[in-house]
Amino acid sequence: MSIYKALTIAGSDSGGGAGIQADLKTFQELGVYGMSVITAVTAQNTLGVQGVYPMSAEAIEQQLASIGEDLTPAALKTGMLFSGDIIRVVAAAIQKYKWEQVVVDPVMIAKGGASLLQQEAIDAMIRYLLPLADVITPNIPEAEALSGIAITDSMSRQEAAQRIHGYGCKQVMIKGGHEDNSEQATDLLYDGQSFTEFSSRRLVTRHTHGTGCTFAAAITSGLAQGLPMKAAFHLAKSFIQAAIAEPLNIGNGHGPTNHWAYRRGVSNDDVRINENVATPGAR
Ligand SMILES: Nc1ncnc2c1ncn2[C@@H]1O[C@H](COP(=O)(O)OP(=O)(O)O)[C@@H](O)[C@H]1O
Ligand SMILES: Cc1ncc(COP(=O)(O)O)c(N)n1
Repeated sequence: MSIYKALTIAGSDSGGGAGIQADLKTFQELGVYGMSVITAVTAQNTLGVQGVYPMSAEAIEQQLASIGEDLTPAALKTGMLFSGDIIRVVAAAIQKYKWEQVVVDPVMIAKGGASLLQQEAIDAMIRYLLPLADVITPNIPEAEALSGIAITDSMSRQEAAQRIHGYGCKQVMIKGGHEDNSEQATDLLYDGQSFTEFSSRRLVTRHTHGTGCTFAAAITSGLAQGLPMKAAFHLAKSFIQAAIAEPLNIGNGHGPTNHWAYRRGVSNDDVRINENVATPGAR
């Protein structure tokens, strides 16, 4: 039996819905052995973020070395990286150990508004990490911050994807969870040549804490198992749709998604793929 190994480099969410906890649960649900490098500890629950405690660059470097010198991940994802220093240490390890299948979830702000990435770190992310990324998965505000383009319609979203692709990552997936006025939750993929949309029915719920982390971890799981990129996106979209569709209803605020719903077969037949989408004038 092959053991597929995946690594998450991210922050801890004490409430268990996002960050390292969401990633490891997703890896396990999808049959992948999960490993973790913790960049920061957050005190967090469904009501918000009560504290952020970054690890030292040395502690992160040592965790990366422990993995690099013994265990080779077939795919990895990054989540909350917090500072430019941490980004540089992570980028150096990816190069040193020649890790492949790199999924960058450019976590910037928690849904409650707390900052999980310092402003100066955006430049470091563009400079050091994006050229190493096989795919980056920004939500709409993150894509705006990275591209400097206000996303108001499908054309501006395509332009933002092209701008971000220009920083050197192989593929860009701009997620549509924040597009509240649409009946669809549509994620846009740009691979440098064409645009593909992955759409599902938008579910009306406030329990979306950790959706982005879970989605990127599911992509990483698919890549770790050798799926081609588009198949990994399809898997991840089905996984997150099921996880949102059957919320756990725990906590008094924005609750977590249900990581075991996909395995139970909840609503995972709902994803539509629209290839070669192009808005005239965008390219
Ligand atoms: N209400 C929803 N219904 C269905 N899918 C959603 C909903 N909210 C988010 N998603 C999906 O969850 C994934 C994460 O998206 P998003 O919430 O934009 O990320 P983030 O957590 O980084 O802000 C995407 O695939 C998105 O389409
Ligand atoms: C440690 C940590 N990492 C990431 C997120 C973002 O979560 P979301 O997926 O809801 O944007 C978070 N709230 N906490």
